[in-house]
Formats: sequence, C-alpha cells, structure tokens
Amino acid sequence: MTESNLAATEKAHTLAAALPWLQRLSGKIVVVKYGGNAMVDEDLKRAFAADMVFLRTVGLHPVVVHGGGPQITAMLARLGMTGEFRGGFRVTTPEVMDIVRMVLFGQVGRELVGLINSHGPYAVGISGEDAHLFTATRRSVMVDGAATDIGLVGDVTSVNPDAVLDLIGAGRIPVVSTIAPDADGVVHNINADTAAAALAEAIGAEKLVVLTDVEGLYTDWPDRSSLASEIDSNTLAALLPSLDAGMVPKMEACLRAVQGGVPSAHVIDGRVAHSVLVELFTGEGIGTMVYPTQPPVVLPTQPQTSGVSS
Ligand SMILES: Nc1ncnc2c1ncn2[C@@H]1O[C@H](COP(=O)(O)OP(=O)(O)O)[C@@H](O)[C@H]1O
Ligand SMILES: CC(=O)N[C@@H](CCC(=O)OP(=O)(O)O)C(=O)O
Repeated sequence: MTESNLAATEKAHTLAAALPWLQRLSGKIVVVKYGGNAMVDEDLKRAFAADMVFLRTVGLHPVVVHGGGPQITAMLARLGMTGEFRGGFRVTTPEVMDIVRMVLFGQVGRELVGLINSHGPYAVGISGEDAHLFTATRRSVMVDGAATDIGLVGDVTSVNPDAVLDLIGAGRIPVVSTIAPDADGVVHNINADTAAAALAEAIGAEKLVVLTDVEGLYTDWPDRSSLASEIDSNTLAALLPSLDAGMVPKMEACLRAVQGGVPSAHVIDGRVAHSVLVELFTGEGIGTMVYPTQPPVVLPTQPQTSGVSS
C-alpha cells in the first residue's frame, strides 16, 4: 500500500468510527454557542461555519447562538465610549444598548450567516426580538456578594421557540442574536451563554455546546492542572460562587441547561479547528462536560429519532 493509500484508509477508519455517534445524534437538535473570543480568527470562523453545514448535512439540527463581547467593546472604543463589566456582564446604558443591538445583529450575526451561506442557502439570522423568541426580565448581578443593578441587562424568562423550530423544520440553520424585549418592549442585552441555555432547554436540545477561548472549566483557575473533564450539576452549583467573572455566565448557563432537561452541556476550546466535530463524533471527550447529577448514559447503541423532521 502506498503512503497516500494508507492515509486514505486512516481517514475512512475515522469516518467509520463516527457511525455510532452519527446514529445517536441524527435528528437531534444541538445548540452551539459561539463566543466572541473564539471568533476572532478568520480561518477558525470559516471552519466553524463549515462544521455547522457538516452537522446539518449528516442529519443533525444545529442552532447557532452567537456572542460578540469583544466586537461590542471594539465598536464602543471606536465611538469613544467605554465598556465596563461587572460580575461577568456588561453594564448596559441605553446608549450602550444601541451599540450592542447594532453589533450583535447587524455585524456579528450577519458575518456568521454569510460564512455559513457560502456553502448553500442554510443560515437565517434571527434575534430574540423576532416572533417573541425571547422575553427578558431585567436582572441584577452579584458584585462583592451584593445584588447589583447594571442597567438594561436581562435574563430570558420566556421562550417562544416556534420561529426557530420552523426554520429547523425547513432545513435551515438558525443563527440567533441575543437581544430581547421585556414585557413592555424595552430591549435588553442578554449574555449569549444565558440565552443559549434558555433556548436549548426550550427546544429540547440533545446538547448545549459552548465554544470559548479556553480548554474548558478550571476548578481552581488559573491552576492549569485543575481542568475538569466532567462535572455534575450539584458540584458545579457549589463551585459557581467561587468562579471568576468570564466563566460565571458560561457555567451558570450549562447548569441551567442540564437542570432544565438538556442531557449534557459542554464547554470546549473554540481556538481548535473542528472542536465541535471532535466533541460530537468521537469518544475523545474534549473540554468540560456538565451532566445532571444522575449521570446520563453516554452512548446508547441504538439510534434514536426526535420529533423534528430533517
Ligand atoms: N475557572 C475558569 N476556567 C476557565 N476559564 C476561566 C476561569 N475563570 C476565568 N476564566 C476566563 O474566562 C475566559 C472565558 O470567558 P469569556 O472571555 O467571557 O468567553 P467568551 O468570549 O467565549 O464568552 C477564559 O479565557 C479565561 O481567561
Ligand atoms: C449582558 C452581557 O454581558 N451581554 C454580552 C452579550 C454578548 C456576549 O455574550 O458575547 P460573548 O459570548 O462573546 O461574551 C455583552 O454585552 O458583551
């Protein structure tokens, strides 16, 4: 056998080895949160878009929820405005809210939609304002142990998933920007991790996959030997108050998702090309898996179907 034959055979083995995962996940919804800090490299962005099309092509239903924190901060700086975070969330005045809305839906969302659609007519951008997708309630955040108001920052308190399910049913890839009106129509800034969890729960996702710019959750940050490959919801709930700002919304979101019925949530390294495919279709188990305190069965041998048509 020549060297190129050998390499081709290895690729075929890799594909064949993915069969049990493809069977298990076929027809299932996977919510993928793509974070602002993992979105800064052009090649990685293209690889991410291709991965979403790959998932759709092999019969999964990917739903992308995107962030854009660094992009919002950059735009604020260009406009001579400062961006302040408290407890991991952006302090959002009405003026900052205008920029958040413009950058998330008009810039970051459009770019992702374009990258995915370079492969075919798949992606449709949608914001929490569309068809009552999200309704927000103003939230406070914990700063030095005290609940603190930080402006137009919301939590998702109700989800109407019909628009997203319609898109999935039509074979599209929804790309969700996380801004949402409250009951009076006042638009709020929603942390993208928070929104991804609420959506994953509401649409009965099989997994929530959160891409970020770190290997996973370090239980004793920044001690590099403390990377958790998995953590159950009770342990995570106990750890949450001790976490550093960046990880708070992310781990709060994973906890919410699994407590809300999503079988598992995964924080993985978005700086590694195709990390989503490694997570979904191999037994490598990269990053940190959060699971309900009763561990789920990781790999049933029989394929399952969902209620959503492909
Ligand atoms: N316990 C922890 N484990 C991992 N990363 C942490 C931890 N605490 C703080 N961080 C920081 O949080 C960052 C990820 O949060 P953030 O930058 O908000 O991500 P994203 O832009 O993907 O939403 C990491 O790059 C890391 O610097
Ligand atoms: C309230 C709040 O903090 N909202 C975030 C929304 C974007 C986001 O979550 O982006 P990343 O996923 O890239 O962090 C913000 O204004 O930065």
